[in-house]
Amino acid sequence: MTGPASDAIVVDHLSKQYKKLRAVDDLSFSVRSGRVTGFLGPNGAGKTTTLRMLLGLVTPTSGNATIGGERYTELHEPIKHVGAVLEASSAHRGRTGRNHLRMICRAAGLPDSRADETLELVGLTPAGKRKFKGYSLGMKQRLGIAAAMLGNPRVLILDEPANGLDPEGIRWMRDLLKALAAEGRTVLVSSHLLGEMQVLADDVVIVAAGKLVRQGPVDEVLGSMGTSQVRVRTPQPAELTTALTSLGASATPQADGSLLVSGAEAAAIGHAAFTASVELHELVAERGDLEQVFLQLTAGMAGIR
Ligand SMILES: Nc1ncnc2c1ncn2[C@@H]1O[C@H](COP(=O)(O)OP(=O)(O)OP(=O)(O)O)[C@@H](O)[C@H]1O
Repeated sequence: MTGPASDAIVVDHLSKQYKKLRAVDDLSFSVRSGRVTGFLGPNGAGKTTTLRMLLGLVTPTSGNATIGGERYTELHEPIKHVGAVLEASSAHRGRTGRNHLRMICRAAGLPDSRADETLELVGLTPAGKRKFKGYSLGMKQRLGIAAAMLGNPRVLILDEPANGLDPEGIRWMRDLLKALAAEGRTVLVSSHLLGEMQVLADDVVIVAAGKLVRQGPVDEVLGSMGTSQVRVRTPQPAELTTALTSLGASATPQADGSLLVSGAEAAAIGHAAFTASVELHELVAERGDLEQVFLQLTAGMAGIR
């Protein structure tokens, strides 16, 4: 699968006004192909509204959202370009998962064989002949992804796809989305699971109160916040703390007996310990985590509007 290396999704000065509420407020960001992009924000930040505008389900008050340079509503055979999972799929209760997919295939002019191929892709083959009413939430999520993949689209847009999945299901979803991105597809996924996003996403777009807060590669966003700390283990914590204080760094004792040091790089800490004849048993630089950074970036902007 080859796609343009350029931005696959472009959101350009997009706004949506609902009466007095500006749900999305002059929002601009772009999403690259071949990568998983996490779309993050506190409750009510405007994520779902943005995704719905991207998919032509909500009309923007102003601005533009395009996929491969075109608005969704202008795409010829959109099912072949964009697959979307906005909420756990709904289907006729008495219909089997396989028949549900086959009906979509027929309506879209796709061969029936795609139903079985996508059931296989999402690991639902054994349940394909069971009725939808017996599906668990996790199975419904998988069926939603199968439906989104029927047209073999280059772009996938998923709103909280991990909802209702157990840990094994979340891991499965992570592997699938990473594999789809590795094939060159564009994967945009909204989620509240920041720990999961830190592992899954290559890039993040963080919004709050309808506005862009930060976008970029996860590593850059984490690095830019200066949240990195160094974990140190020593049998002489008091001496080390004194040595670090003269460096301008601070050391906080942890429940497991280690010290968490901020304000100095690992090399400087090692050197300070060496000069003070302090023995070290562990010296590990820890990356700040996405949850910390997210809370810092969106502080005061969270909450129901
Ligand atoms: N059809 C609508 N009419 C009026 N207000 C709406 C409508 N749809 C969404 N809103 C409001 O717009 C704001 C943004 O909602 P949206 O669902 O886009 O946020 P979100 O980031 O997806 O939130 P969550 O993480 O809670 O799902 C909210 O305050 C919501 O109540």
